[in-house]
Formats: sequence, C-alpha cells, structure tokens
Amino acid sequence: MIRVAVLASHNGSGFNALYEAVIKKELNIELVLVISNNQNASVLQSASDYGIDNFVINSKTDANPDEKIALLLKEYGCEYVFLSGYMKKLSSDLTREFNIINSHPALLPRYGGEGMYGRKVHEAVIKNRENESGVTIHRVNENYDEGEILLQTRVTLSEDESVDSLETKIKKLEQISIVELFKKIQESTL
Ligand SMILES: Nc1nc2c(c(=O)[nH]1)N[C@@H](CN(C=O)c1ccc(C(=O)N[C@@H](CCC(=O)O)C(=O)O)cc1)CN2
Ligand SMILES: NCC(=O)N[C@@H]1O[C@H](COP(=O)([O-])[O-])[C@@H](O)[C@H]1O
Repeated sequence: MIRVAVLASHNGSGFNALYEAVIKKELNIELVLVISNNQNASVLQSASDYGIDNFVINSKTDANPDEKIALLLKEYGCEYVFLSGYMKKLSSDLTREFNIINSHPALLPRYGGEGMYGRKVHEAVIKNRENESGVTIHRVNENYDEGEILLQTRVTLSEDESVDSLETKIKKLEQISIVELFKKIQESTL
C-alpha cells in the first residue's frame, strides 16, 4: 500500500478529503504522517483524532526544518508527500529526493508563484474579472508552482462571484481532484 505523508499549514482540507476516501475504501493508500510548520494548525488535531502521527517542524523547532522533514519522511517510509495548503518553500534537496505533489487553487501557470496562496489567489482572479478558475495538481520542484502539471479541473465564475464563494467552490473541487489524482497513482496510471 502506498505510504503518504501530508504537509499542511492550516486546516489541511485536502488531507481530510484523502482520509475520508480511505475510510470509505475509495482509496487504498496509507496516510502515515502529518507535518505542519504551524503549531496552531487544525490539521494537527485532525491527524491526532485519526490516530496519525503528526509533528510541528519550523525554524523555532529545528535549525534546519527541511532536513528534519526529510528524516521523518525516510523514517516513515513515505513514497509520496502531499502538500495540503503548505505555505513554505521546500528546499531543492527535498524536492529532488521525494515525490512531492501540491494542489494549487488556480489554473497554473497563471496565478502562481511567490505571494500566490490561499485567498490571495482568489482575490487576484476576481480582481481580474476572470470567467473561470480551477485547481492544478502538480509535481513540486525547487521553484514555486513550476512542476509538471498532473491534473487540472476548471470551474466557471458566476457574474456575482465573491472571494468567499470562489474559495468554497475551489476547495470542493480540490477535494474531489486530489482523490482522483491519488486513484491514478495507486492504479499506476499516472
Ligand atoms: N519548492 C517548492 N515549495 C513549495 C511549492 C512549490 O511548488 N515548490 N508550493 C508551495 C505551495 N504554494 C502554492 O501552491 C505556495 C505557498 C506559499 C507561497 C508564498 O508566497 N509563501 C510566502 C510565505 C507565506 C507564509 O509564510 O505564510 C512566501 O514565500 O513569501 C507561494 C506558493 C509550498 N512549497
Ligand atoms: N499555493 C498553495 C495554496 O494556496 N494552497 C491552498 O491553500 C488552501 C489551504 O486551505 P486549507 O488550510 O483549508 O486546506 C487550499 O485551498 C490550497 O489550495
């Protein structure tokens, strides 16, 4: 069974979607480890509730956070790492050594890169009066949002779309897309 680690900075809504899919036997993967840079992240409580080991790793806890992350990924035998709203840039050592996958709440290559995360993405899409947005799931390389695109799903914006309504739409789409992506991985059709 594929062993998957999750990195998240806040709620980890994508992680929760994967966990639900595993419980419903839609996915045959093993979520073995959760790491957050944020000691207050609610994803840590979710992981504890699910009985999944979880750790806080940041510049306060470790002199070299990414080195500690790599050690844990090896210790837990992680074959894939999923970034579920993780807000820190990962080192090139990490991105070269591990299969890391990220979900970005826009149609890359637009609306990506430094400063483009969370609500900031939806604010920019609305400000530019786009008529569509979506989710991009991609491999992670040493730069923000430039890895190979694995899956993209689109959504049409309504005339009166707000940042809140778009964020809700995108998160729902993301949770579906992430499960679809891991189905492809476990069926080795990726
Ligand atoms: N090496 C990589 N690391 C990360 C990637 C990546 O593609 N390559 N993806 C990000 C996730 N992400 C977009 O999908 C993203 C997250 C955060 C930022 C950003 O600008 N962050 C701010 C700091 C924000 C904070 O501290 O809360 C910054 O760097 O100034 C851009 C894109 C995860 N890591
Ligand atoms: N650039 C990365 C990025 O913006 N990721 C986005 O952060 C949100 C985290 O929400 P959550 O904490 O509720 O899961 C998610 O929508 C995810 O796509």
